[in-house]
Amino acid sequence: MNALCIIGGRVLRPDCSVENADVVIDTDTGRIHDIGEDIAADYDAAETLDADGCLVMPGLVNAHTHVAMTLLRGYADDKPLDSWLREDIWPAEAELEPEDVRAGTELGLIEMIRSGTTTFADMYFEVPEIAAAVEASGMRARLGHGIVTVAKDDAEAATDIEEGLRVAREFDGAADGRIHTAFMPHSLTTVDEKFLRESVATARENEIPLHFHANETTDEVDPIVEERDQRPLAYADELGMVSEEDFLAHGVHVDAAEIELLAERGTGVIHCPASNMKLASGIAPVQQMLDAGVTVGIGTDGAASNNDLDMFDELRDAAMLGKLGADDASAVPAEAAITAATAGSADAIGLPGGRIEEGGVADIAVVDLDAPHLAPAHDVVSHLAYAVRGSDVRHTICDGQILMRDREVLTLDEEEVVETACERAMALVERAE
Ligand SMILES: CSC[C@H]1O[C@@H](n2cnc3c(O)ncnc32)[C@H](O)[C@@H]1O
Ligand SMILES: [Zn+2]
Repeated sequence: MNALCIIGGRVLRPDCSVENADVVIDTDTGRIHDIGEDIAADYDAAETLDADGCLVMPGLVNAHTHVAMTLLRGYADDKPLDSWLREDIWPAEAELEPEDVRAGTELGLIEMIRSGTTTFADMYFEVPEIAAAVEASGMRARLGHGIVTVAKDDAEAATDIEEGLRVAREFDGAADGRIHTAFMPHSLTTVDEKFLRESVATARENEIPLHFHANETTDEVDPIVEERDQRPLAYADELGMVSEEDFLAHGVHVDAAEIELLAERGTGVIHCPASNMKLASGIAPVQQMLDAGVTVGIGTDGAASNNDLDMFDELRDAAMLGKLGADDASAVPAEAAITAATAGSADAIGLPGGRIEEGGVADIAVVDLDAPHLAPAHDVVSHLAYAVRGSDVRHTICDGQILMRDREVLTLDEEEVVETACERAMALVERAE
């Protein structure tokens, strides 16, 4: 066995307990071989990582994003979802070239690796470019082509559906199994019923999940209720979009019956607190969903509505906003937020990870706790939820491969990626204006 040992750290277990232990990774399989105190000396490790003074935790899982939107970070702020999309974002995205998506994706992947994220789910355009960037980065992802059919004629909409299917087939299992796919109709209001039905049929035939935005704003929910006299998730359920393998983004405006339905079906809900705050979409009833047994994950959404891809920011926002929404300081406690950002997210998007356990995938973030803003360390679990920043991550490992060592990203050329992304972003917005 070729071993990579993470030595001398404190390991965060799935129940959020913490123990002093080394972690031994089998780099041939990309899995965790052994966890235990002072065991590294028993292995003739080809590589070691120093975790002295660090917490060894599961790599974070960003369960809903549009990574290439890093190019539009700070491009349009302070507007609600509908006008932000229609007046600013969609006109800019209409000018996107494949090379832009590649550049924006690489920038986002570097940002995620630098803040301890190993895995993500992405809905966007030009998926072959995204897949190539993910393959090079060493990360794990579930990717899909975002389908929008409103304001398109039937032939154009059919082309969009075909592209969704083409990329779903081509990239499922790519990058040595680190990439999987999903069928991704954008939302219940931006995809016509006929094409939602086609999306469901295609996803089921090809045995891939559906991922879509749902119940994000009242502007989106109210017309569905008025026109159909049913709640959005009752409509989605009628279409067959609320199944165990499926996962939806946002779930802000869900009523008790919709929460019950999600729990019953095992459909994942990806909470995006920063985006919901920035676009003033509302406060998702996260504690109610957790109490009902819904699988809740956490996502950043795109960098244009956040404005970063740091999952530590996001899990803190989830814990804080959960309390505000429930009017209860005990709602969404530290453990719940951390679990949602790791195991909850991984389970919701149907990818392995989110847990440090023997035999599990070696997707790991090593967090340096030796910093003034983390002193004193009364409770490291509290720190993870409320005080750690993405920049505290020292090493990031995915599938047994070191992606960042001592804060140096090893798989992508950071300087070149940042320069190219900035050049392409400026040219993109010039074309759009
Ligand atoms: C069709 S690809 C994905 C599509 O989604 C847009 N988008 C970004 N953020 C949000 C959000 O919060 N709700 C709905 N849609 C969003 C993105 O700009 C792409 O056009
Ligand atoms: Zn989104």
